[in-house]
Amino acid sequence: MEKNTPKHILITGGAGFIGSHVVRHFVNSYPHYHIYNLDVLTYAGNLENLKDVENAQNYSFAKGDIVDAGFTNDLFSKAKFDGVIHLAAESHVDRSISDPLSFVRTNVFGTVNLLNASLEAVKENPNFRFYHISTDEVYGTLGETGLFTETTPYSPNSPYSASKASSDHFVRAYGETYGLPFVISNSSNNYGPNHFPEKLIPLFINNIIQKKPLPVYGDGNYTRDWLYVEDHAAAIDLVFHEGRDGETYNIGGFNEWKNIDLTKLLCQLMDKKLNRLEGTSEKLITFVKDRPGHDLRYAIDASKINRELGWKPSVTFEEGLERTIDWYLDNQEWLDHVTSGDYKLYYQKQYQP
Ligand SMILES: Cc1cn([C@H]2C[C@H](O)[C@@H](COP(=O)(O)OP(=O)(O)O[C@H]3O[C@H](CO)[C@@H](O)[C@H](O)[C@H]3O)O2)c(=O)[nH]c1=O
Repeated sequence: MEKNTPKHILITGGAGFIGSHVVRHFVNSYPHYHIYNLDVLTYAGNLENLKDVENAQNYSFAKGDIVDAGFTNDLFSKAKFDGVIHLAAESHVDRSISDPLSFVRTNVFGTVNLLNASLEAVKENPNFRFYHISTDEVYGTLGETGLFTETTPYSPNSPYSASKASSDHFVRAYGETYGLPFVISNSSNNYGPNHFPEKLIPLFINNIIQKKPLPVYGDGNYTRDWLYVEDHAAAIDLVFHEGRDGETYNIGGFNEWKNIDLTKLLCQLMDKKLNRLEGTSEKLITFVKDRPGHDLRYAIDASKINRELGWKPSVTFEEGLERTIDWYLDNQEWLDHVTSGDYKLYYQKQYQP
């Protein structure tokens, strides 16, 4: 999709963690585009994430649910979108284990609604493009070695990853059956500012600040590949504009960490930041009951996006963690806000130290 002419772009889930970074990136990089952020503002969506762009001329927010076909069809018929970048999703694996249906509802049903609305958009604009933002979890788990490539067979293990695999399949099926122009990308674990503190990195930063236990699942020997969220936003820009139709691109950080090693690193960095004695935060580590169906290892071969589109991560883990920790220390109000309400109820149920 060429970049020079004005466009109307819909970003779904733009008030969430990755979504808000993508909205900011597009609003700032493309002043001649109009960026519409559609978000239903669940517990994980927060317009405070977008304070710096909320008054931009080329930005609008619409509160609404992608599951509501009447609402999405109406939005599409009014705005005449040139493209959709679809990030709206329930994303937390643990929540999917206790409430799988809400993941089917948003991630599958919601995606299919958007696909239906997009078919109407293509009739008026053959250059329309649907971009589905997905996850490496669709591939299931790796052993100690190997990497996920774009041709790794899907083998999702959690209700969350099953719902994302299903939505990927629907997107591809709409391409095959109805000729919908699409691209998909599957990314590894993101981290950075505005990450809701139910995921490992922000939860543990928050708990260290508050001297609360750090609940490491099982023996902690699970491996994830971490990517700074702004690098992901830059990759999404490239895939949206330059990715080949009907293709999938894997996006990863080439940055594997075992959970226990990452937890210890966070403890050391935070002790320094908070002027605590070395070893203070490590005492908070608590091994707890494992996540059912816990995938051992995710690691991405991101060579296709590098080869075809020239993308590679630019923020080192050291730099990214420093920025992330500083952001949480400077934004206690944000933390207090997002950890009230639903968060408190959820965590009282899950983790009794
Ligand atoms: C929240 C939490 C997590 N963990 C473990 C489970 C995982 O092995 C690892 C990271 O967990 P999470 O932060 O929940 O992320 P994970 O399950 O890997 O999934 C993330 O990364 C995926 C991409 O790989 C995204 O598609 C998901 O939306 C995102 O939530 O840390 C703990 O040991 N203790 C915890 O309290």
